[in-house]
Amino acid sequence: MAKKTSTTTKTTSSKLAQKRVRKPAEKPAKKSAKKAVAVAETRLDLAQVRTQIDGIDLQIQQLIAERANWAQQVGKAKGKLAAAVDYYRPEREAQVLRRVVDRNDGPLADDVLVRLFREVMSACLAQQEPLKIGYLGPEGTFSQQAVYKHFGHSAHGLPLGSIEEVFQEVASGSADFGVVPVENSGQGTIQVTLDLFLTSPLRICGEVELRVHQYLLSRSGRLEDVERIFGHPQALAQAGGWLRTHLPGVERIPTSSNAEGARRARNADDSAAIAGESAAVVYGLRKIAGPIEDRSDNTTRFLVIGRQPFPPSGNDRTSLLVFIRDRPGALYGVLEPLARRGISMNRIESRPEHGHKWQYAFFIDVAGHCEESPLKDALAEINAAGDEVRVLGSYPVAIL
Ligand SMILES: O=C(O)C(=O)C[C@]1(C(=O)O)C=C[C@@H](O)C=C1
Repeated sequence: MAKKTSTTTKTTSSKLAQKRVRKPAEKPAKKSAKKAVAVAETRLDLAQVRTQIDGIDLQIQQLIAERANWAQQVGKAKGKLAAAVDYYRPEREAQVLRRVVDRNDGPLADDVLVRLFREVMSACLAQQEPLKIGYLGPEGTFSQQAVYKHFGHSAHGLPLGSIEEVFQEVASGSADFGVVPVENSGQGTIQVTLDLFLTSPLRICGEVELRVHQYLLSRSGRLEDVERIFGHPQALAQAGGWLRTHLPGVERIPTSSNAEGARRARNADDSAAIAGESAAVVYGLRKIAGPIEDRSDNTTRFLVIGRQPFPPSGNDRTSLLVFIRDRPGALYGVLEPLARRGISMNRIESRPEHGHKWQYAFFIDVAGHCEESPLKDALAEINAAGDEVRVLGSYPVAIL
């Protein structure tokens, strides 16, 4: 749990906390914990506790309604905007969620509270009109999970056939935003995504980190039936060690997404798929084994792509695309102005430039927002030196 700041001004939620009834007996010493819980349980009358919960639910509901009304006022304060997408403010949402984490004193974990507040904001925003978010479908992919993690379930997810299609639908305005995978903690970069940025005018306006658990799924649920395994190349690689140990020599068939693999695996008992739990639910498959990813910290980072830039949130990251002329110290010339200003760089990746043999474009992620010093000054200096630096986007650092 994050460190608490006791300086926060009294908020509606802390007032709500003050109204709460006395908590059940304070935590007793470890040894007698079980006994004390049993005593507390017998002392408390269930009906009384439920009456307290009912009262709190009433207050929560009234406050949510009040909040939704204020969110409508915010909408009006923004004036008559062209479309729902214009009401979305990722920097404000990030600030709200950071404050939620800052205030949290338990017992619920930070990520649980963040999830609840995201849903509240998602519902408040959807009062204007739900956002349409493109992602690599079909339903049940990790990309879909990332969409709902970032935008909440009031957003409308649009499953699309490829990452390229996600870029196209956002660029054409058919989708308000898109969510695309960019890197995995174990397997590295998703190169197709980076390459699409080389020619796309779209902006990065957010990032989402998703813990990824892979499962071996099939219609029968029996390991001994499996003769072929469908899965996205990334998923097959993430579970490579497990597959070599438990299913050596079994045919592996790459698919465009994990969910597509799950969809194909439901047709025969001797087929299995590697996919997430949500794909098992969507395609009616049983779990044979899992989680089976080789790395326990298996996490995928997604980028949110949109058509416009957003203002600073107070804790931002900027993704840059740098085209470097072929001369000695060229890359140093880009990195030095950043380093001199103490700007930390947490990622650099090179990709071949389209149409320029042996020329490379560098994708660089740095701390800060392009409209704020010191990054703003560093970018001005790099541009003045003649290298082409394109800001792909400045966006709030992922919140849990
Ligand atoms: O503060 C705003 O600008 C709002 O529109 C309100 C609100 C919210 O519910 O807090 C809703 C949607 C925006 O994306 C950000 C915040």
